[in-house]
Amino acid sequence: MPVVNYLRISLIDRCNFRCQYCMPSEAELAWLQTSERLTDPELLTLIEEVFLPLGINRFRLTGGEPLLRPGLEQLIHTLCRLPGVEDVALTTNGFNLAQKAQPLYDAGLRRINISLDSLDADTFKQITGRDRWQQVWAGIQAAYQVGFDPLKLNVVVIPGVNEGEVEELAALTLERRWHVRFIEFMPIGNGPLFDQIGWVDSETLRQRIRARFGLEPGFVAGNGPADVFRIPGAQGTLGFISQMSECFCDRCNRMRLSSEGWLRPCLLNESGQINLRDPLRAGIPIEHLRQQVQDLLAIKPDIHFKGRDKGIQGAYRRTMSQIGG
Ligand SMILES: Nc1nc2c(ncn2[C@@H]2O[C@H](COP(=O)(O)OP(=O)(O)OP(=O)(O)O)[C@@H](O)[C@H]2O)c(=O)[nH]1
Ligand SMILES: C[S@@+](CC[C@H](N)C(=O)[O-])C[C@H]1O[C@@H](n2cnc3c(N)ncnc32)[C@H](O)[C@@H]1O
Ligand code: SF4
Ligand code: SF4
Repeated sequence: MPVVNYLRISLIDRCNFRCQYCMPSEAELAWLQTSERLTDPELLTLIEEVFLPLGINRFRLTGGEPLLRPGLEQLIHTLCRLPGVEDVALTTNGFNLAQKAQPLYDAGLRRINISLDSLDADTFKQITGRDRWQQVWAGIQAAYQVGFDPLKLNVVVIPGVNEGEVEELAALTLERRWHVRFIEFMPIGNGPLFDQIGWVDSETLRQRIRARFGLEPGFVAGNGPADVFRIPGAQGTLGFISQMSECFCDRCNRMRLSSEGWLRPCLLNESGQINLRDPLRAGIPIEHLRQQVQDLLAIKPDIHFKGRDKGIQGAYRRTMSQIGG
């Protein structure tokens, strides 16, 4: 198994979008109180004294919508300068990014992944529950101009909704150094929709793109599970995140920390989660927490998607937005 060196941190469970595959508008969600969230000092203590000493030195800030977290720029500023931190990146829905791109860059952030499921404003609204395509598009342009590199665009491919746009979305990489990634819809966030419409496998998408533009192996910096390709001559790359059709658990290098301090060894299996916030607040020695996390790392290879039936009973207790994707 690969070394686990990547932590995805959900900074906040709330979101200003209601994507149908993640947090559908009809879902009843109980939001965390601010006091339940890890504070910046608590988070930084865990990073400095638990995760970095265990070799986890790559961090992705996500949510919910991380741009909604108060004081985000200051947190990034401090995180980026902690000795031993190798990489800090952010995943966002892009709303407000037009205003926030420069301050985030100035704080030290260099890598950003932005969700963009459609180039059509009506389809975008249908998927996200919000009429905000223009703002997100402006946010992407702002991030590009400010200099984020690599700049990745995440597309969850939804059968019958945006799957027809795959070639058009792929073509964004031709003239711009944007990296478009197609994500197979996963059975978490909106299980009933998943059961109803299913998912489109990455190989089908690759065949379509290959037939239209050609496709060759590509490379872009990242810590995640995407298989990277490139249209010959294109500025950017195409990534395929294929959990459903290919299963990349044997190269899993990551864990997840929720905003209220639950550490989770697998996105799609709820086994083995440990709470770090309560012992931290109770003054339990940090060495004890570090040992707990080390013990969890030792059993993590046995906790994966293929074994998820042992780890969930029916539905997931935490949603994709609470876990951070
Ligand atoms: N099943 C599964 N999905 C993952 C995993 N890591 C990331 N994803 C999914 O991949 C999609 C894109 O994730 P991003 O937040 O953009 O981050 P990433 O691809 O890990 O990041 P980089 O490669 O470092 O740019 C999201 O839908 C995630 O849920 C994983 O370990 N397992
Ligand atoms: C949970 S979101 C959080 C960050 C931010 N709000 C955003 O949308 O980019 C992180 C990633 O998870 C993806 N995601 C959410 N639900 C998903 C699902 N059911 N299947 C596949 N990807 C999903 C989103 O598209 C996004 O790329
Ligand atoms: S995918 Fe991101 S933007 Fe969409 S509802 Fe989930 S957390 Fe919000
Ligand atoms: S499903 Fe779980 S074990 Fe598999 S790659 Fe994702 S987080 Fe890792």
